[in-house]
Amino acid sequence: MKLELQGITKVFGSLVANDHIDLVVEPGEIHALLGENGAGKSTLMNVLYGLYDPDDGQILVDGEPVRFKGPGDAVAAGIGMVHQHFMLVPVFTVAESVALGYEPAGPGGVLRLDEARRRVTEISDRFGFHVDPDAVVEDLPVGVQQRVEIIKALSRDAHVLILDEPTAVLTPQETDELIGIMGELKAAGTSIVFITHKLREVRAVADRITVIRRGKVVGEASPSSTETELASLMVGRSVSLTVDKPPADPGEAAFQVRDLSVVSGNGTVLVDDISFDVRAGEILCIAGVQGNGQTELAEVILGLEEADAGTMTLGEEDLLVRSVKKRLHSGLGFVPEDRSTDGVVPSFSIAENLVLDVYDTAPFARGVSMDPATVTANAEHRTEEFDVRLTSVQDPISTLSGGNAQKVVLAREMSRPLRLLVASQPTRGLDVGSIEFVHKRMVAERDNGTPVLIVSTELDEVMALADRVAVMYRGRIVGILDAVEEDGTPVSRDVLGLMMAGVPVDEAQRQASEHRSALARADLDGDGIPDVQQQSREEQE
Ligand SMILES: Nc1ncnc2c1ncn2[C@@H]1O[C@H](COP(=O)(O)OP(=O)(O)OP(=O)(O)O)[C@@H](O)[C@H]1O
Repeated sequence: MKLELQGITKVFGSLVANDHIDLVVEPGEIHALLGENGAGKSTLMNVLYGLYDPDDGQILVDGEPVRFKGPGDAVAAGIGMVHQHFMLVPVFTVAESVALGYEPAGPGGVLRLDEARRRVTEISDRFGFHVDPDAVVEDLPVGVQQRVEIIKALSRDAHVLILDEPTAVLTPQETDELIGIMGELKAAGTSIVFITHKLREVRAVADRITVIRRGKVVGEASPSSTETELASLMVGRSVSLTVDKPPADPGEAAFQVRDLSVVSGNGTVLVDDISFDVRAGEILCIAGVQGNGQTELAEVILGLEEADAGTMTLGEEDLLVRSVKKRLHSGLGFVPEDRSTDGVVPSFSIAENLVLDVYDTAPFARGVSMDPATVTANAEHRTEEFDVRLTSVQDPISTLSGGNAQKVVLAREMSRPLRLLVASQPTRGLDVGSIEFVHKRMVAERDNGTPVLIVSTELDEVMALADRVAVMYRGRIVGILDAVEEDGTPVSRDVLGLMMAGVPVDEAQRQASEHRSALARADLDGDGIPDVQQQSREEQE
């Protein structure tokens, strides 16, 4: 199926989110859509999926103009969309979730479960999804839930699949699997529109790349472009993809966690007797695959979750006895993993969201209410500094693009005097230019003497920011390593990867070094020269 968008324009008030966008998706191609935060990617996809009515322009399917009054029309035309926040019902089985799609067509609205189960098995087998039709959605890992969404779309005969930042919530392994699945779908003739901020993925899978900036198509890029070239095309300036940071000069152990445990209501140990320090003026990154206790650790630090054992002190202060509000007021900056549930109040304005923690303190409080002029002035200053793309700071934060909403949370939490900064997945959904800025700010916070704790599943982010790395696995800390060894070599990705799978430090180092030696000896092309040597000779030549 060939899909054409011609002159698509979508306006919100005075903001032109899509400005005469042309896009052609050929049958069986993976077409990546790149653009900075707020460029208009999601808006364009919402138009394509029938969620928004465009103000101008038209959509053509196989050369015929179509008009979508809602997602039902888009689905009927062969378009499927997998949203970043899945739309699945947690207590349903996979087959029930897929059957929901058939409901309007089913006789008397009855779910055609047998048919759905058969379709799930057929699609799953065909593309190697390994999805059990009778599994309950909430018991499945995120990556498998995403496959259920893909199966749902395919079961409704989608010929074009829209994937909006599909890898943002996936582990590295799940990302590799998804990339494999995308290749299978393409081979079967399905087209994919792929939105991501991760340039490595774009280069790995895209057949074509369209770049959007401020609502307009600014050009096509070749998948053979370097990440640096793609980055500068995206944000319109050159971007440094590595963090330039001087060595840390850490002080005393300002934040101390000892023997901390968290047990869930049903008795599962989520955080298992962990101890660590974060020193003043250092960045400690907690690395690990999602779901190994990092979320709960961060929540205990803020006070959203209760500790079942252990202590947590900031300076001389026992944090565990303080309320959430007291912790924030006493200088804890906290960037939550899920901004939509814990980071912002969607119906509040951008300006109000920027003072959520401090609205009742000077200079924002006036008697029992807020001083609107100060709140507005603060918002204007902060949004400019963090380059939040918006129309007015008085608009509800729900009108911002995902990345821009994240920047509001970061601006709020990093713009007051801090005694400890804790940030979970701080740059999830941010474009490369914004990541560069946020990383610099975090290093500046460190150099100001603040202890900084970053929880991240992104090894690139960990490698870029950490002074020390603690790896968590099944609620425990497997080991803590210096990010740069004494001889100046950075900590090995392979070692971290093995530790993330639960391998103890010494064993991980041994296995990684054995793997390196094996690689150094390998002569896969059989020309008698180890490939590594040959490659370095070629590079010298
Ligand atoms: N419902 C809405 N009401 C008002 N403005 C909106 C609405 N939806 C989007 N916008 C605005 O349209 C612009 C484009 O937003 P969009 O979500 O399409 O960006 P994006 O490219 O997907 O960004 P990101 O990478 O951050 O997800 C933004 O400036 C956003 O604030």
